[in-house]
Amino acid sequence: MFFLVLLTLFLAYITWTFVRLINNYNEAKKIGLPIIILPVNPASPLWLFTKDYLSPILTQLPFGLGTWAGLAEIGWTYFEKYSVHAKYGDAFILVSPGENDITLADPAATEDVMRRRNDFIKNPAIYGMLEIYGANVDTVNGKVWDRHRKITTPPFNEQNSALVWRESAEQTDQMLQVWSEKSSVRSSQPDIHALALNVLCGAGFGQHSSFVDATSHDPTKSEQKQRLGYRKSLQMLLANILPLIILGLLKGSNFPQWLYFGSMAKVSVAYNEFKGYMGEMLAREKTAFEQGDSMRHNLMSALVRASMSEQSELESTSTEQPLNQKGASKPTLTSGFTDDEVYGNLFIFNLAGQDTTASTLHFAITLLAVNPKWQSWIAEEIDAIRGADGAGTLYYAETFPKLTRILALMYETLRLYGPVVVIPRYTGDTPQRLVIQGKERIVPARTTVSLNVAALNTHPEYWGDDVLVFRPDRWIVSETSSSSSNNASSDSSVSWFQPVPGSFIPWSHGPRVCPGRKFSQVEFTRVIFGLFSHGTRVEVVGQGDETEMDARARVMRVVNEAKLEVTLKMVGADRVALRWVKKESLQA
Ligand code: HEM
Repeated sequence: MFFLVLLTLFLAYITWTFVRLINNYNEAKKIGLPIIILPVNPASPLWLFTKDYLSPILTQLPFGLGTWAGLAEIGWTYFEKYSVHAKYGDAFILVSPGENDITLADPAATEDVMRRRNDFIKNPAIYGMLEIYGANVDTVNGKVWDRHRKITTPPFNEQNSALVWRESAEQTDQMLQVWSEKSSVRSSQPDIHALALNVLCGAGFGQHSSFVDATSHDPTKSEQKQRLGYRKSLQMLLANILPLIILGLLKGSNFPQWLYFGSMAKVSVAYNEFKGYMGEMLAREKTAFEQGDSMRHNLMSALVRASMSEQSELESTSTEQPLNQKGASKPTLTSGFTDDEVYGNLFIFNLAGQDTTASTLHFAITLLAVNPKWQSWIAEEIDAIRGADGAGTLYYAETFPKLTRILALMYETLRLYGPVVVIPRYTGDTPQRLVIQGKERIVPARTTVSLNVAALNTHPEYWGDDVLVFRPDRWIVSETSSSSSNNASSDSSVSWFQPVPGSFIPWSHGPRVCPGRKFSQVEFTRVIFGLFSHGTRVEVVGQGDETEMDARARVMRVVNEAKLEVTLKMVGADRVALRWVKKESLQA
């Protein structure tokens, strides 16, 4: 009997899947783009749980019958890069029993989708999962997004960039000190992530931590305990994003807390603890605002100020605001943030800002170790800038704009190994017109439009024949120098390579462009600047009797095997050992 019920359920599921596939196929045909059929829904839990076993078998099937499996893999766009588009064109439709997905590597159409934020929205079913502490600028659409964006933009200002610069400088010096004392460093990945977390704690929340010991600056014991808990709880949350998302869903469905066990229980403790810290900080910031203190420039202070200013502004122009018991105006859809929205946004800054910047730095450092010639190239710039700064102050405002080669290094790392390999948009309930490859198409309702970042970044038409070659100098068309014979003078002016609009979108583009772009650029450039100063260089440590070339080729295999774990990351990164050395002859 049980077996019969099971068989009936299975047959019903297969029939339903098949009917969905046929319907989606018929819908897709009307759009008039090439179609690739995936017989499974890549987002279905059944596929997600079985794919690691099934995919290797499917890809071995004769006549290419299972080649679709590669496109049902999470992060497939990174592995395939432009290759699938080379076969099917700059736009094709992935038809599955889930929802149809138009995959774009057409820069003009990409640009248009990014510009039309109300026509091509963020799918609430997907982005809603990121509302871990509350709605935030990353997850909402329409008028609610207008309000979130208006309040979350002011904190990313020049004073905050200066803070990022100082925090990054200090963290880098400490990290390099630790690395230089070792004959071989296998912990680059966790170390760089720790550095990025500390920068976010400092420039994001005004919570300063030392690279070596997060408690070393705490003056009192009670504060010490709180700070350690603060950083560690945040670290635990960021290292467990998937359990955290599940936790968020369980909390939303009022699942009893005492039923959590294992890692879920630990994440739940960190979740509650971190919320407590944010609550305390929020209360302090509100008091500071009321006392007219506007001297702190970390993201939290600035966000609370922006939110409360919005509320005050609204209160002074409206007499019809509802009042809570204390007589203060409750935020409405058109005014500042609720406390949960403050928490939601602060947490998303951490979530969106840590992994992305840290992974980019990690890839860049590893690529530099494999390519010493690019180390010399950036060091030329670093030495010139240090040489010209007699006082050694190296202030953000004067130094950052001169670090053009390091910025070019960042762009090139993002082009080939950027943390975001696809940006999904969704038509929601309304069909949309969209010009794709010069022809207007109707994109039906409930269709995903995937902006294939990895394919756009490796499109041969826009990047040339050496599209897969890591070449940071492709970004600088010419350098002119006013005070030095070498091209990396501290006073050089640079003419940048201008990518075709829509072909290079590592931080997205248009109204929903990443607000943390400058934050990440300042952090990246200051870390690289600090690491490669005074003749310091990094090399790959070989294994056994491996030659230098073999060791580099091995490291490149690890780099290229990177996987999407929320963002793109090197897997088994401790297989790569690096050595930091000071070349006496190069010390400046
Ligand atoms: C190399 C580093 C970074 C990269 C490559 C990057 C990339 C991106 C991309 C591609 C998006 C658009 C996502 C989408 O539309 O689905 C985005 C959005 C966002 N990023 Fe970043 N990001 C970086 C660093 C940061 C930092 C440091 C922060 C904050 C401290 C941050 C905060 C955000 C936020 C809040 C959004 C949502 C914006 C909105 O939807 O209006 N990011 N980022």
